[in-house]
Amino acid sequence: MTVTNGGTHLSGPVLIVGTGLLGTSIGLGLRARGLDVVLSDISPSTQAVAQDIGAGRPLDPSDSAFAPELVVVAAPPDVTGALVVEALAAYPAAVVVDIASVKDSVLKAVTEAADDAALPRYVGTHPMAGREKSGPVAARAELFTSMPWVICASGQSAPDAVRTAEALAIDLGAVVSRMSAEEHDQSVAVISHLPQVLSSLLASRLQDTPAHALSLAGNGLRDVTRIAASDPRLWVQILSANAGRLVEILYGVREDLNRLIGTLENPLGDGARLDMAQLMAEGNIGQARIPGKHGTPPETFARLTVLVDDVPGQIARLLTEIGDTGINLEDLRLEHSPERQVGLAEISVLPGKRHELTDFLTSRGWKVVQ
Ligand SMILES: NC(=O)C1=CN([C@@H]2O[C@H](COP(=O)(O)OP(=O)(O)OC[C@H]3O[C@@H](n4cnc5c(N)ncnc54)[C@H](O)[C@@H]3O)[C@@H](O)[C@H]2O)C=CC1
Ligand SMILES: O=C(O)C(=O)Cc1ccc(O)cc1
Repeated sequence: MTVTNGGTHLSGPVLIVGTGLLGTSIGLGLRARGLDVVLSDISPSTQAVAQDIGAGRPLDPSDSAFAPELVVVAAPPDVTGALVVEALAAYPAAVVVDIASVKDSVLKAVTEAADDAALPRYVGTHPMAGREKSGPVAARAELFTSMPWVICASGQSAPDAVRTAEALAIDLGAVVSRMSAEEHDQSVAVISHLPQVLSSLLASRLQDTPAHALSLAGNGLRDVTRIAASDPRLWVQILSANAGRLVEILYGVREDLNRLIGTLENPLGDGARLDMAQLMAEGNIGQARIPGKHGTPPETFARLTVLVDDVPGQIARLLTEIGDTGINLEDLRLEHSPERQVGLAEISVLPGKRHELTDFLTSRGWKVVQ
């Protein structure tokens, strides 16, 4: 490990065990920083794809001198504890981290099965970045840029090991957040596991929806169902590992749902409209508390939506013209309807720049719709 510009950085080699979406994304990000990355996956073809994508070189099991600085276990949660224990024993000089979505169950599995003397070298972590897709083909080197990365040092983790775990997050452009495994699992129950369950419940209602109704779907439905496309194998493991914490939250949701059903059964009754207004207002308050991507307060940026003809080169032209104004593009989101010959580019800029950019784009012939 080296120290540069006051920050701690990895020097490698880094061994990644599990080369799916997350493992390959980590490999790509570290390779882009010039680190020596070594890959291992139980599935030889998955490992080969990760290598071909450029995430690292294969582990050579016959190389007994191989001594990684860091081992990153990026396998499914239910095998993570055992793989951490294996890595602590196989690489006695290495720091071993895992990135599983649940932390308490993994910490317990490691603490029970690992040699006590090895525990200072283990640090549980969780990058709060991912996708609704699995496997190395969906991997992105930039997945972690500006996203939170939770470091759950246990009472036994050595300070040097914690610094190495944080260096991994920092080298990949993430923002380090420190908390206990218990506090992490409580937090993700509401900010990650509840949204997944509600998104899946909602999307499951669409199974029998007629195609003509679905063809009317707008951004609202897409926003709340994107993660319903997530991998069931992964989520069975996450939900079962954090069931106790999640179910406490779901009891509250059930109460709210029962109240709403009662209100809607008699929508013109006394107090019914106040109940509906309260539901919406409480949602407004919760939504406004979600921070921006860089940890900035919400509502920092103003948005405008531009209609873009669905032909090659239009987005590139739009971005070049925005660049010409010198106005910084804070965020960009593209919506595309296969049935309409037009796309929507949702652009975020500093609020003070919104009118200037709208006027400029309109003068260049773009249709700004919001
Ligand atoms: N999918 C996501 O968005 C996020 C996932 N995570 C965590 O990252 C970890 C990996 O998830 P993904 O990359 O999404 O899954 P994935 O399914 O894309 O990749 C998992 C890989 O682990 C390999 N694997 C399974 N058992 C193994 C073993 N015994 N030894 C070596 N390799 C083994 C599989 O062959 C597969 O290639 C999970 O623990 C998950 O909770 C964390 C943040 C986000
Ligand atoms: O796709 C998304 O937006 C996600 O939030 C994915 C995700 C899945 C599992 C995690 O532990 C963390 C993030």
